[in-house]
Amino acid sequence: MDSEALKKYSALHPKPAGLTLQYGTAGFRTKAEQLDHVMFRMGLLAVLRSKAVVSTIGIMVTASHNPEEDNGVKLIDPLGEMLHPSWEEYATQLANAEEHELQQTITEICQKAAVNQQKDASVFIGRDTRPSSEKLSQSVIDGIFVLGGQYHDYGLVTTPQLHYVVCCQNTQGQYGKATLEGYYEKLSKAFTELIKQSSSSGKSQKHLKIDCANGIGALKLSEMEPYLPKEVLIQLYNDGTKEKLNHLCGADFVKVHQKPPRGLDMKPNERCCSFDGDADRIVYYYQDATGLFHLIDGDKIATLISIFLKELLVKVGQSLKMAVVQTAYANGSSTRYLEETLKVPVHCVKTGVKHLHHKAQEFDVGVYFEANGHGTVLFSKAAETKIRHLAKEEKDNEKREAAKVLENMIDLINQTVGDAVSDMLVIEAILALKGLTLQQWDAVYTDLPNRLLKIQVADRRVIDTTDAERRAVTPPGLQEKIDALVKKYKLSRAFVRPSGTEDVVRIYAEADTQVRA
Ligand SMILES: CC(=O)N[C@H]1[C@@H](OP(=O)(O)O)O[C@H](CO)[C@@H](O)[C@@H]1O
Ligand SMILES: [Mg+2]
Repeated sequence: MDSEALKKYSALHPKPAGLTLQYGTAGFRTKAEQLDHVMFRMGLLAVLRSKAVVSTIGIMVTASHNPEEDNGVKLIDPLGEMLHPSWEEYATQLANAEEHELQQTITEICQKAAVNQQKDASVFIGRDTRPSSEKLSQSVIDGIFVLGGQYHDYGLVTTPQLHYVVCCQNTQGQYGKATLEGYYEKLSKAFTELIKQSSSSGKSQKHLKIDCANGIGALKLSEMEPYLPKEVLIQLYNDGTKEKLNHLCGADFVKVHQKPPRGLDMKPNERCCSFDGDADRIVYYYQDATGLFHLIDGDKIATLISIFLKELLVKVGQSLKMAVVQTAYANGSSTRYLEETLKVPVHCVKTGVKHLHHKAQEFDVGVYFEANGHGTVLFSKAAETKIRHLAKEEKDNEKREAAKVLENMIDLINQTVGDAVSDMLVIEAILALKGLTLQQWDAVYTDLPNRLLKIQVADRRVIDTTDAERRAVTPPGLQEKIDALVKKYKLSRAFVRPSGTEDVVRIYAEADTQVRA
């Protein structure tokens, strides 16, 4: 480590006095103007992480669905997963070290994490369309450069695209080519193969209106369009040319407010969906003939995918273990439908994609979604090998065809992380193959009326939870009071937990009617 260079460069990215930040559920996230030093230091950390695991590490500059003035950064581990929890603490230490402590902090991290500083380092960088992102990603590059790391700047990409290329790079191309072209080719090939088998339904069924949240999704979908079959008729709205990122639009806005985004003119029964600002979340929706808005959220997406995969797994006749992973925010009706009607085991884990991803890895086929629309499907290596073998060798026609569909699903789904583009193509393929309308999909079960609110308190950490955040253990007496209220209503459920991304406490309740919720 060249201490003079480190001093010189870190002085170019000074830490504002008194500012402490934490690597939270989704990395660092705050006002963009407070993040320059964090970016530089995450460049440093990415180099250390790369040396520690002797692989390429990803670093994404984005604040997802948060306001345009915000920004953030998260690190991506070798197989495209979120940064390992044991390193979140190092990230926090490095971000908060005073300038004169920086070198010492690096040395300490290297000792604690057994980083061999002689190893080479390689980092892939990506960023979203925020006005602040380009300059901030330059600060990341300064950090990488100072510690002698190699880097490749992918520039403007969706978060899931960066996860994808990192995984491709570290699997020597087994997961695909580590380029955007490779991503477009892999997904569109699988999608084209899938919809070949669908009987052509009416033209109106093919139209899909997409609210791109004025973010990166618009750019990348336009880039992808030439790769997609002609039958796909997508219309992009909120493409970022006129309005502000995430302002009154995008997946988070639609989910939280349960209403259509601004800037998308919706006719009765038209199929519409919204991405979030970095295109890792998606929700669908429509307006019925009476003008009523219907949201089809992550729970319904998980259900549709589970119905489809379960049918195929039954057809191929292999004993592959499938499960769905949800959080406490999953609508009770979805859990009941999955367990009682579809007979698929459901597991509830703590909020945050890393928890869902981790749990889903335990199964041959692990479907996970947060209610807000972030999710994907993981296939175990063994399941994938079996399916690919059957797709090639199986003599029984029906079994072989089912295996082929599964094989294409494996290729279409971005298994590294939830991906709005990939999820959208998965959903469009399933609707086409099953000949389902959005309304039929919506009718699979009826959501229990619910309410999700947030409230600011003096110190949200006084609330501690257990049972996948569904029960409060502190402060004393709180849970008993919730229980007493919940007992009064039918099909009711309620919980409180401190947010991991905002200084608020979230309150969720559902019951048989909206008023009771
Ligand atoms: C209720 C809710 O939507 N919570 C979100 C939110 O987490 P909180 O810990 O609730 O602030 O942000 C996370 C990161 O984007 C996301 O994974 C999660 O689903
Ligand atoms: Mg996002």
